[in-house]
Amino acid sequence: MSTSTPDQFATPPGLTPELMQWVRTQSAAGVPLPSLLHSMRTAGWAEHLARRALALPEAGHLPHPFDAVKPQSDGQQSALDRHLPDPDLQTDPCCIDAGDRQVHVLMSMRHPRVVVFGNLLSDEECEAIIAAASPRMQRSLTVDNQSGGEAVNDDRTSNGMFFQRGELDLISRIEARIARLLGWPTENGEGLQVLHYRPGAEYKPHYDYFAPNEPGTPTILKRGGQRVGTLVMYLNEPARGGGTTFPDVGLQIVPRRGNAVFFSYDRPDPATKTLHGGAPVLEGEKWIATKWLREREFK
Ligand SMILES: O=C(O)CCC(=O)C(=O)O
Ligand SMILES: [Fe+2]
Repeated sequence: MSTSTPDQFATPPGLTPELMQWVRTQSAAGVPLPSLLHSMRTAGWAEHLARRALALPEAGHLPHPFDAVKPQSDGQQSALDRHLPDPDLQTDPCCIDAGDRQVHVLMSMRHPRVVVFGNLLSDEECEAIIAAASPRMQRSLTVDNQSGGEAVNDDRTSNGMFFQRGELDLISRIEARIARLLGWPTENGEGLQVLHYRPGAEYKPHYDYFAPNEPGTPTILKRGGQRVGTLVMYLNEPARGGGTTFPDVGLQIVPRRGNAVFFSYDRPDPATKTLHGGAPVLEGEKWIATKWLREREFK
């Protein structure tokens, strides 16, 4: 906490010093306000008290760097949930109705925001995505911060391709499922990317958001604003290696066919702790499909 605002988290009426200490610690660790509010609500604090603890207005939207988000069509979600893609773990923490499929929640973490899903894709869907992508695979490019274009990157030794959004019925079906699962409009998603790693291939730790101060970033942001979330879906199982790692928190997700890892970042900043990578595949191959979510419609 900055020492220039010593009273920001002083103990207001109705709150305990222990709670305020917790708020101070979390805040100093960079936990975003929406996450703190959510945690307090989940722990049973009334909305107005939780907001008071966080020095937020008693009602209305949270201040947030990503204001330009469309309201959800079902009108069900709270203002809090609308700021970032996120699964609804309130209704049922174990299973989410994603429209045409019941998706399992295997693990969730607040900071960084990470949720691991099971049963997101069927075996047949995984096979069909690989089959449709295979003839179009090329050495992976990454968005080049300098130019705003794309470039080969030594940190990323996989092969890949992009589907257009809605390019095949299969892709549309999966995109609709993801939109429902994460409460985020399909139009805000980039086209699905398929990656193939052979033994030795990896994707070194990186952030998926676009670095704010790079010269090419303004060009990139014209197409739908910042990335705010990533869903990595596992299409097969490498025999050894190839986990998705989050080095800041020592977390590794083991690829299992049909499962997926989701993470979100409320600002383009390492404080989100969303540094992550694809560890080298040691034996066998790894196929994934990645969906990146933007603040606004991606055109
Ligand atoms: O290969 C993985 O597990 C991670 C992929 C990834 O970071 C990405 O596609 O942005
Ligand atoms: Fe990534």
